[in-house]
Amino acid sequence: MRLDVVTIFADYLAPLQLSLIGKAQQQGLLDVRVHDLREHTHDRHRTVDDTPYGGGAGLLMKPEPWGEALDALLADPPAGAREEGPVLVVPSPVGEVFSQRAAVELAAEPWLVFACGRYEGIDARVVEHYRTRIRVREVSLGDYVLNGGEVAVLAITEAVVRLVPGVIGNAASLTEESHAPEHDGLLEHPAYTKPASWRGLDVPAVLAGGNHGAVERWRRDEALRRTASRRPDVLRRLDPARCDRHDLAV
Ligand SMILES: N#Cc1c(-c2ccc3ccn(Cc4ccc(CN5CCOCC5)cc4)c3c2)n[nH]c1N
Repeated sequence: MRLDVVTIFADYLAPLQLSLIGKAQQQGLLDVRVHDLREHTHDRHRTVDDTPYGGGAGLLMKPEPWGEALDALLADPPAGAREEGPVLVVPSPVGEVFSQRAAVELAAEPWLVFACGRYEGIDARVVEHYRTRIRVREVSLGDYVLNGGEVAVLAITEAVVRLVPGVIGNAASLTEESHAPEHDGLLEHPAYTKPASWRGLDVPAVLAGGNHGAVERWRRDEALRRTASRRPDVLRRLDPARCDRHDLAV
């Protein structure tokens, strides 16, 4: 998988060289390239922003540097890129709320391009223009306001890359975690490790009893209970036939 990130704050993306994602690059599973938007300005001050038409607070990012930066990437597609080009992922407060389903969809792509906005966002014509050429997804991390797209790119990249085959050693764990489609999107059950008793708190006996069927039932019940309590919206999406605990159905 190739990831291109365009930003004015390249240092924000340094964590992509660490840990899981850094290792995936060393293994050749991932090729991450960070590009400075200011390389696509031509004035003395390397200007990327300007005041909004119609007035309003703050500054917007000018379309020209974005057009030059994104055109340069599209002109040099990586080996294995799809005919239809990359998915352009644009973090934005007004985007679709990012989800595990979106992570699974993006993990199936050979090439992602991330546009990290700053200030009050990017001139709307950039997304409008590129929607006519490639697939564009405006994505939000959630209902709170950040100062730019870089933090979102770090989160989205981690959620996507961990799903790429070979990146996570134990692929089985991917199907048992919260929000996994194989897990009906439920929240994960509580998990415990040794010691069996800690500060007067004991691990549920069923988990040490050796009865795998009982363990699986307990884990499913706890996942349903936790989801009903903390994320009733997720439970509502669950097919009633798969909601084994009708006392929890919402
Ligand atoms: N992903 C994600 C995000 C972001 C995010 C993502 C990308 C950028 C690029 C710039 N910013 C700052 C910014 C702040 C406020 C606003 C809204 N104002 C615009 C002018 O009119 C008033 C309203 C826009 C832009 C960004 C924020 N925030 N929250 C998420 N979950």
